[in-house]
Amino acid sequence: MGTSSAMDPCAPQPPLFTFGLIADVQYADIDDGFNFTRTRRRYYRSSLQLLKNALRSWSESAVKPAFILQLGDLIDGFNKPRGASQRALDAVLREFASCPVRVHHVWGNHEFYNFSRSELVGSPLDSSPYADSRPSEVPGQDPIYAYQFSPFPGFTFVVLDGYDVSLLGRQESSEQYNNAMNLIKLYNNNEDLNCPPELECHSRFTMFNGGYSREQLDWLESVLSAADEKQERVTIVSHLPVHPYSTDSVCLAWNYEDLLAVIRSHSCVVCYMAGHAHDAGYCLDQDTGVHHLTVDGVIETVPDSDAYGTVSVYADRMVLVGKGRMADRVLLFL
Ligand SMILES: Nc1ncnc2c1ncn2[C@@H]1O[C@H](COP(=O)(O)OP(=O)(O)O)[C@@H](O)[C@H]1O
Repeated sequence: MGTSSAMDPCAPQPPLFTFGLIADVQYADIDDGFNFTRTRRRYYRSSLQLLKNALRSWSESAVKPAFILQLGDLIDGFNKPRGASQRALDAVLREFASCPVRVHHVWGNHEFYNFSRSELVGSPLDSSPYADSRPSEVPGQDPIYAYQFSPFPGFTFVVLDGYDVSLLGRQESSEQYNNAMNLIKLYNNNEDLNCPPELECHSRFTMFNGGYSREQLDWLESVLSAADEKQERVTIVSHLPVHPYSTDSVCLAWNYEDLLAVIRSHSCVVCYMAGHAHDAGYCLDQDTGVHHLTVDGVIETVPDSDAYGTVSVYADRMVLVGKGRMADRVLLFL
C-alpha cells in the first residue's frame, strides 16, 4: 500500500498563506534619470513594466497571494510639475486592477509630492477600508494613515504612517507642520531642508523623511499588547526603515528609536518591512529576534530584471522568494 503525501510527515507542508511584496515603483512617463547624487540610474518608464511583471506573476500563480504589500512611492514626484500626477496614478492603478489580489498601499514621500494628505484620504491609495482597527481620529485634523489587519488567524499586519510627523502632506498652517518644522530645525541648519545634516547621527533629519507621533505609537502599543496576549505573530510595514543596521542612516525615520523601543517591548513582533532606500537591507535585531527588512526599489532596477517577492508564511517562519535582484530569505520566528 502506498503512502499518500498527505500522510507523509516529511512531505513539504503548504504555507498557511502567501503575500506579495513590492516597493518604490516611482513610475513617471519620462526618460531615465538619476538619484540626487547621480550615482544610481532611475528607470521611470520601465518601472511600470516591472510592476506589470510582478502583478502578472501573482495573477497567474496557482495559489493566489492573500494580499500585496506596496511599500510606498508608487508614482514619482516628477509627475507633479508636469501636471501628470493623476495620469501616472491611473496608469499604475489600471495594472493593479488587472490583478485579482487585494493591495495594501503604504504612503511614502513621493505620494505627498503628488497629492496632499486630504487628497490621499479616501483615494484608491487609501487601503484603510480593509482595516480591522486604526487610531481614532482627532476632529479637525487629517487622519494618521495607520491600521492593522489580520489575514489569517494568529497573524496581524500593521501599516504605519512614516510621514505622520513631517513637513510633507501636512498643511503649513497646522500645528503638526509647525511641530515638524521645529523638530527638523533642531538638527538641520541647511537652507535646503532636503540636504542632510553632515553629522551622520543626524543625517536622517531631512524633508524627505518623517516620523511617528506619540498618538500613533500609543495606538501601536495597544495593538501589540493585544497581540502579545493572543500570542499572535505581527509584521509591521512602513515606508521608512527604523533599524540602523537595515539601511543607510540617511533613510531612517526621524524618531526611529521611539518605534524600536515600542517594538522591543512586545514579544509578538516578528518582522518590520520598509522601502525608501531602493537598496535592500536586512538585519536581525539581536535583542528581540525581529527581522528588519528593507526592500529593493523597482525604480532603480534595470529594465531586464525584476524587483518583487512572494512571501510564504508558515507556523514557524516566513520564506521570501525574490524575483530579479530581490534576494531570497528565510525569516524564522525566534
Ligand atoms: N543631498 C541632497 N541635497 C538636496 N536635496 C536632496 C538631496 N537628496 C535628495 N534631495 C531632494 O529630495 C527629494 C527626494 O529625493 P529622492 O531621491 O527623489 O527621494 P527618494 O529616494 O524617496 O526617491 C528630491 O527633490 C531630491 O532632489
